Amino acid sequence: MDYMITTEHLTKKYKNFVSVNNVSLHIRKGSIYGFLGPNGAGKSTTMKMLLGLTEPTKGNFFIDGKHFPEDRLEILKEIGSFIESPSFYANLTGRENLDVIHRILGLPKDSVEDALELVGLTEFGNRLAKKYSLGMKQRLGLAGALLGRPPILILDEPTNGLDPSGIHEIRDLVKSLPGLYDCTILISSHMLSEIELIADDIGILNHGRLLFEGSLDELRQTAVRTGFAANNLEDVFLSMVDKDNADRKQRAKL
Ligand SMILES: Nc1ncnc2c1ncn2[C@@H]1O[C@H](COP(=O)(O)OP(=O)(O)OP(=O)(O)O)[C@@H](O)[C@H]1O
Repeated sequence: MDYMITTEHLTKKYKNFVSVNNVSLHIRKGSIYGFLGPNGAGKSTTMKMLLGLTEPTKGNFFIDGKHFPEDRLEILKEIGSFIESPSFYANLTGRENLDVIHRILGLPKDSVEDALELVGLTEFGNRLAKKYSLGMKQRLGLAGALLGRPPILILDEPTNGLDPSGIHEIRDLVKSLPGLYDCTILISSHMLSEIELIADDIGILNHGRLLFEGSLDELRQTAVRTGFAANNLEDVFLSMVDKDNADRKQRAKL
């Protein structure tokens, strides 16, 4: 199998608290990998480790055949990211905001127009960022991640705070990206209903531990095996999380 990202026992501890616990991910080249888990599961922390924003306590990872930490800079050049709510210069236009990033990254001039076009913001490029709707701000954040068409995109809950039509809009956009250019996407969410519409593969995280990793079909098979309907994956996800929480409580009592 051709993997773009693999992690080996990736672990992050804050003092005595284990935020990410021995997580080994396998993200196929060209796939959309949905990283799913309730609030506080450790999704953002994992993504921040992949981006070199926080150091792993244990474990390591490979991205496009490059190993962290030796190849940190080479790895970063290949990733576009959207972590939490991106901030912009409110008094600059969308286009000017992207222009600032493209200069910092030393990308070709046409990368700004290309990114605006990819996210469907070309006609609003000259509007001040402070006048953008929330959905447009998320699109601008994605445009920032897409500058220079990086082969890997790491998107941390890009639909956070959006209304249903905004969620739909961003979901369609993310889903369309591998068709527009050759990229691999790691996207997090706490809603399976959202992830199952776009992801090829899914990793389910709870309290820092990976409870499931596999394709949507494999998750459907797990659903049937455990007595759920194959079309009711949200319940399978919630029951996996509930069972893990109950097991944790039991272990804590012993
Ligand atoms: N700098 C830090 N110091 C201490 N604990 C932290 C720190 N950063 C994160 N944590 C803790 O690690 C756990 C995982 O947090 P993380 O933000 O990775 O979860 P998440 O799955 O992204 O959640 P959400 O969906 O709410 O964003 C949480 O309990 C959080 O409080």
